[in-house]
Amino acid sequence: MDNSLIIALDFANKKEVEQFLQPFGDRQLFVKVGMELYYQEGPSIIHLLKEKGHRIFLDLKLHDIPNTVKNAMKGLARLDCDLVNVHAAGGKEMMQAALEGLEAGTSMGRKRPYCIAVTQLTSTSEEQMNKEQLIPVGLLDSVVHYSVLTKEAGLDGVVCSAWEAERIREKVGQPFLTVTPGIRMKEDQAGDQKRIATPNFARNAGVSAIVVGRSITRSADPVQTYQKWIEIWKGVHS
Ligand SMILES: O=c1ccn([C@@H]2O[C@H](COP(=O)(O)O)[C@@H](O)[C@H]2O)c(=O)[nH]1
Repeated sequence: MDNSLIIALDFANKKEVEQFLQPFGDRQLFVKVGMELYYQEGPSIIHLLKEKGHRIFLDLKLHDIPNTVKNAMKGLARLDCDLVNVHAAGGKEMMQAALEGLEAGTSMGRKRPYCIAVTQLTSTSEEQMNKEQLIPVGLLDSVVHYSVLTKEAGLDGVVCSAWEAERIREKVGQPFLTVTPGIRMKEDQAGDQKRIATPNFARNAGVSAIVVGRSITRSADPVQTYQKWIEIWKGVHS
């Protein structure tokens, strides 16, 4: 898991995914399947990506009552992804139920997928959080609070922005994954992301993995762009 660059496959369907992956040939990647793709294609997209040897983060951000999340996770465990997630806002009991479901659905002799919790979406600003969610603390405090709750529930880590990773490590300790979307090169558009950081910043902050979507998937030459990102992320060019 550590030091991975996860490509967000935010595509409308399997055909678009195949078109995107085709130029990568046999290269095995770490990819993320989110709501857009999974709600269209269902489990078959996971089977297809696994057949090609890709590692998979199934980013469905479960958030419901504990019993529902437990049973949903039991089913998702059978897909044998590497990483799944929930929203920490669902609470400790819900997160514990997610783990129970995952363990129940994981075949004998296999390792259950890592399970992490979204703290505050990287598209959320402090102002939005204060005014819309009525959470009257600083954004960093909220993210750290959710991280502690996630650790107490027994999960493996969190989704956060690179800006919060160091503070989370200080507070929660290790091992604890920090998976960070909202990663952009200086010249990239932020789009809907509010808490963005460069891959250099993320590496220096010691995050476990970065998630990169549009900067790679919408570039003119995704393979070349991916290669450039990998080199920067791994510190070949700082
Ligand atoms: O807080 C979060 C949680 C998940 N995401 C997901 O990551 C990618 C980011 O894509 P970009 O195109 O690089 O912005 C996307 O799939 C989100 O659903 C996130 O951005 N923030």
